[in-house]
Amino acid sequence: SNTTNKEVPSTEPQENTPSPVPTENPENQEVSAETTEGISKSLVVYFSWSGNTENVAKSIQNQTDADIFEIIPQTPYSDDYDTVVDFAQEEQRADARPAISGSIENIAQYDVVYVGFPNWWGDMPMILYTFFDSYDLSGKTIAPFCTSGGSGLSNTVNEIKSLESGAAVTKGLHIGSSSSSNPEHAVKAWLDEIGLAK
Ligand SMILES: Cc1cc2nc3c(=O)[nH]c(=O)nc-3n(C[C@H](O)[C@H](O)[C@H](O)COP(=O)(O)O)c2cc1C
Repeated sequence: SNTTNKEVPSTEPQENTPSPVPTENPENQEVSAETTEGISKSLVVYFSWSGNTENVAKSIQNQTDADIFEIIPQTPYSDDYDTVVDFAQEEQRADARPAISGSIENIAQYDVVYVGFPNWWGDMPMILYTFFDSYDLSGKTIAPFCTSGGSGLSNTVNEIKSLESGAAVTKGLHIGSSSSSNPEHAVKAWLDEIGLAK
């Protein structure tokens, strides 16, 4: 501390004492995870059809001690690639909202939500739209990650920003499907870059 004044009134809140009441912070979403280090909780939410995004999700979980929730469709997708490719395109054309099996308990406890998905036809799988429709992530930090062939993140980060306008959305992480079995270094670099590394 650079203060030489020892006459600090005892009623003055200590800088690092978490207050249960948000005081004079109208822009809650601007609070970075750093200011609540030690008490901030994070959750990894992901959908993965063939396991690539799941590998990345588990690496993020390992490196952040986050809780994890897999988005599982109530009606399972076919195991056949060509069938899923056609089906996913139909879902996108129909602006479908496929139902999610189960739900996230007490989403309110999380300050940071990592959201992961494969790129399907240049967009998020429609079940991610179901997820964003189902949970209001206002005031939280959303950290998007995606695996794909050549497409990268496409426009998904902007899409998430518009779906969750009350959230702070970080730079997205893209990992190519062929790199997804060994994602640790890319995950670490991304976590460092967005200020969420432990
Ligand atoms: C239905 C479907 C659509 C896809 N569309 C694209 C695409 O538009 N661009 C792309 O780069 N990769 C596309 N892919 C490839 C996947 O994004 C890639 O294999 C991803 O890593 C799969 O993740 P997962 O194993 O978590 O399901 C598609 C795959 C499927 C099954």
